[in-house]
Amino acid sequence: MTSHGLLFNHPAPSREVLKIWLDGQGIIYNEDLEISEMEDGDGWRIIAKRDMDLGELICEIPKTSILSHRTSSCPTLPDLEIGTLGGQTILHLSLCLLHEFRLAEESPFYGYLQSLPRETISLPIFWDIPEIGGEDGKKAKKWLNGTEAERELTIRDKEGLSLSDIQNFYEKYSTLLPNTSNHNKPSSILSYYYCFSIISTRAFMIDLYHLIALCPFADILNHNSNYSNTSLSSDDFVCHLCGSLKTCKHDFKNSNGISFRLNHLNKKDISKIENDEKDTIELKVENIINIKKNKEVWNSYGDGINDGKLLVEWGFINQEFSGEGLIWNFHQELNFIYKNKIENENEIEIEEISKLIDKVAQNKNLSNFDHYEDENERLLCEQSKLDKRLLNLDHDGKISINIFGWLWFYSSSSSEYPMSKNLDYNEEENVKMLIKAVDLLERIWSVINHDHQVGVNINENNIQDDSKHPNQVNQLIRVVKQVIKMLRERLSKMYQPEMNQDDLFDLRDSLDPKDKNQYMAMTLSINERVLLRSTLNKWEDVLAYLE
Ligand SMILES: C[S@@+](CC[C@H](N)C(=O)[O-])C[C@H]1O[C@@H](n2cnc3c(N)ncnc32)[C@H](O)[C@@H]1O
Repeated sequence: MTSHGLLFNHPAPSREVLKIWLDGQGIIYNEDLEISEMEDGDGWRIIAKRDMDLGELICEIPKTSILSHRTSSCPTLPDLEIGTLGGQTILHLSLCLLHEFRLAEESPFYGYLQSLPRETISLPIFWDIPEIGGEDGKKAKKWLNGTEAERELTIRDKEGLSLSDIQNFYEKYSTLLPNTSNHNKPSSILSYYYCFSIISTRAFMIDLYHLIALCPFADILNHNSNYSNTSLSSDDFVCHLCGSLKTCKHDFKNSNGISFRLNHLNKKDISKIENDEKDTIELKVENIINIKKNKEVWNSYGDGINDGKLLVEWGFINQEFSGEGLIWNFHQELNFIYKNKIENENEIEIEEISKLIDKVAQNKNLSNFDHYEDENERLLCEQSKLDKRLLNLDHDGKISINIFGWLWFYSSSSSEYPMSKNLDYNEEENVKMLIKAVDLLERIWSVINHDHQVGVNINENNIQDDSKHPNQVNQLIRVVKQVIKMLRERLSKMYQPEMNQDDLFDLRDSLDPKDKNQYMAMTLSINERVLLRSTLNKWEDVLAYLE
């Protein structure tokens, strides 16, 4: 029996019951797609029964059959600001889902609800709850220390999704859920945790009216970072008061009587919307790589999701090494540089230094990889395409130009703060010096990497100390030392940082197969250590060369 007590004594999830419900709701899905067991037997997936073509429909779901706070019969909650995205939206929909589960067969969503996983998905936030995480969860939690998953958990805390946020929300609103024929008193917090885990792992962002929602059938698709075949598309420019996509009574209209919401569309699309009977969510084949007979059809839960985020939000890792690698919190690092004094004036300075770094990052010579034998053998990577300001170490062991740039300007400032006005030279000169430093660094690494007999002549690379630019080489040494310190600090925050790689792998591989949380947490931690240590080795080699 599950610890949450929902759908207690109900038959196991049935694909047949689900299909009858989907048909009854007018949900269309491609008949050549099959719902099948996952390879490890832990859940479902979608398999193609034949090769598929670009643009083919996977499924089409009327918005009336998605489960959102608008379509659920959960009573309106006082003091809840509907319309704000973020933590509250997830907590609210989790409560709506609980209400539907408490209704069981009396819920219009029953045919769908019965198909959902019956156990709470073991998300790290619940690993300390004995009924969910058990001994395994308790031990696994420690392995998240210093990892990307720990950073993601902090982000969720800031979004209002900490364990105490979840508990406080439930304490405040649980008594407002009406009794049902199956549940004549409020359900335990464990039932709310269960619903939260379903929403975290399955809800999609829909539009300004529904916000997030469960989308039956679409939510059976598993995630693949590198070979996703589809993604959800929903017209989100609906009326936020009634959800209408076509022009409605709440709208301001143009001279043709069409809502300004539709202004960005061409005539053909507007006419289609205005004449269409139903508003739907669609998933189509967008990428045919690997979408062949008997192969799984993959969704993408988002761009650049790394294992830390997958674990925290979806409860699994896939070791595809996508995303931006290891990330350092921008403001936390700047707090360190600015000695916990980020004030308005410093914010302006931060912007100025960021712009200097942008100029260096955009320099054509530096992004001309012909210079440095092989792109993958560089020490620095370009700015992230998803977030230009990101401080990260990519999966190939390259540190972002932003980190190097910040440390360079930090070490060049002779005064207390590394503010741009305190830098020794004018803007153009500062940019030039950083470009030269980056160039020298990459050349030195290229020499070390290829074990070239001929060394790099520091003077030939125009970074020699001269009367105009004293101490440039020393400055480079200081930056390299800072990078080493930063990598060592990150390693030292991990659980049992002194353990060597082989022992860690042995320990992980000797785990009992049921200790799935420890397995995932250790794998994440080991992968991050391997990356940090190999990067550290490279920078230590550079330091040895320079000294
Ligand atoms: C939207 S559901 C997908 C359907 C799910 N497999 C099921 O049985 O209902 C998301 C959940 O599926 C699982 N999942 C998704 N992609 C996965 C993958 N690449 N590897 C392992 N599990 C995955 C995770 O448990 C995740 O929380």
